[in-house]
Amino acid sequence: GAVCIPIFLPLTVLFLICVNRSPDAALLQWPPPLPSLDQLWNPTAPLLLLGWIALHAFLYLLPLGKISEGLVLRDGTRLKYPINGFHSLCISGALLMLLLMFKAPLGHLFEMMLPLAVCAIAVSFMLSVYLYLSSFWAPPHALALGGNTGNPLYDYFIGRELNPRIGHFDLKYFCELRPGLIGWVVINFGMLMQEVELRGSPSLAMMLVNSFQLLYVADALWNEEAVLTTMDIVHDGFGFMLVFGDLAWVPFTYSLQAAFLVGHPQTLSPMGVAATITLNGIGYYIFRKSNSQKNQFRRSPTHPSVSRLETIATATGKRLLVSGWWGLVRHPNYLGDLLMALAWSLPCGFSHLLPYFYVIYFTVLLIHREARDERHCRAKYGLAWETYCRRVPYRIIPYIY
Ligand SMILES: NC(=O)C1=CN([C@@H]2O[C@H](COP(=O)(O)OP(=O)(O)OC[C@H]3O[C@@H](n4cnc5c(N)ncnc54)[C@H](OP(=O)(O)O)[C@@H]3O)[C@@H](O)[C@H]2O)C=CC1
Ligand SMILES: CC(C)CCC[C@@H](C)[C@H]1CC=C2C3=C(CC[C@@]21C)[C@@]1(C)CC[C@H](O)C(C)(C)[C@@H]1CC3
Repeated sequence: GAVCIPIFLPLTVLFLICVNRSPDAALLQWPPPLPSLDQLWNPTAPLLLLGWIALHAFLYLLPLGKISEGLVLRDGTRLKYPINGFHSLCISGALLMLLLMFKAPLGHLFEMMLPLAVCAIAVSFMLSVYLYLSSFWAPPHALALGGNTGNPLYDYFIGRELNPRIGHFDLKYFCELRPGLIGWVVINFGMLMQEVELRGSPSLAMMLVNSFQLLYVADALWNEEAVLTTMDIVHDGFGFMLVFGDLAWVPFTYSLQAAFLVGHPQTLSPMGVAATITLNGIGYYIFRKSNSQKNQFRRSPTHPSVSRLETIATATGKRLLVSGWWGLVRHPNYLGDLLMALAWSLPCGFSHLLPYFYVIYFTVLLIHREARDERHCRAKYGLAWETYCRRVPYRIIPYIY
């Protein structure tokens, strides 16, 4: 896996962008639509990408918003993180509006997707090499438990160090929420502008996809503090998998629906629109409520909003929620996320598989993630986890899975 995935996944990103641009947009077409060299490379792309990352590094360092502490580390300390991602999103939005006023050709992002993705992949490889090498200077307690097998390829892929930093600048936290996630909605907006250039106005389908995904990204940044209790920040090392996921996979594959709509306009019925908005609303509600409930409970179990929920004690001293959202299924947040993922694909119609790539990939990712978390929790909580599983037998979908 550690050898094949770093080759296979970058090629998948490029392949998906190429298929999306081809008139058929068929995943299984033969021969596959291969790009020419000049489609892959554009000298503006590295400037745009590095400029974008530098802008977000600058915004990250601005003394805006509050400073929050992460969970307790193995050496008993807590790291400090700036909570100013939402400010960065708003400033990025304002800059985008300025560019629009100066008639910048934002629709050109459609043509630039391939060279930009090539550069993002190159940056991911280089940053992962830096992270791997610099981890040898980190003290043992700063290493991730899963990324220190001694096998260089595996450790490069999974990530040796848990919270690599340059001074106070936390590389994992920065990459997880800023350049890639905000880059995703900027690409979406570029697709909308390309539609305006081609057809005079944005379609309803394009506006739905843009609004749903903007809500998701804005929510992540508004609730930025909650990311400090997710598996990626708490357990996972920062290696190729996460670097590439954050910087290349998220912006260039999560924006496929908007890119698809540029070449494949859709007409939506009022009923279809209402159903899609409702589905996204329900998904978002479940996702937000369950994530906030767990985050609140982990940070302050005596808070009035969670203090009356039923819990079970574990040998570690931490308690597990067995009522509320976490009494419905063992991963209610995944359920909400999956419903939203489906709602993002529906505006693209049913003629192609490509816009459903995200739902399919995401289902596989969350099933794998759930199994990984289950192993973690079983090892950590032992009997208490068994009791929780008996009390809440379904993992993600009530009565089904
Ligand atoms: N859009 C995307 O590409 C992706 C989105 N996501 C989303 O990110 C969010 C975070 O997901 P993720 O980090 O995987 O996992 P979770 O936020 O679900 O965290 C799992 C952890 O929660 C704690 N926990 C589990 N059950 C309970 C319980 N009953 N009571 C109290 N605490 C419990 C355990 O940690 P402990 O006990 O140690 O606190 C467990 O390890 C999700 O909403 C997910 O959908 C995730 C991946 C990709
Ligand atoms: C390259 C692989 C196939 C997949 C790599 C996985 C990564 C893309 C995801 C791992 C966990 C993520 C999270 C989010 C984005 C995707 C990655 C990086 C997240 C920031 C999306 C917004 C949510 O609100 C969140 C809860 C903050 C997410 C946290 C996990």
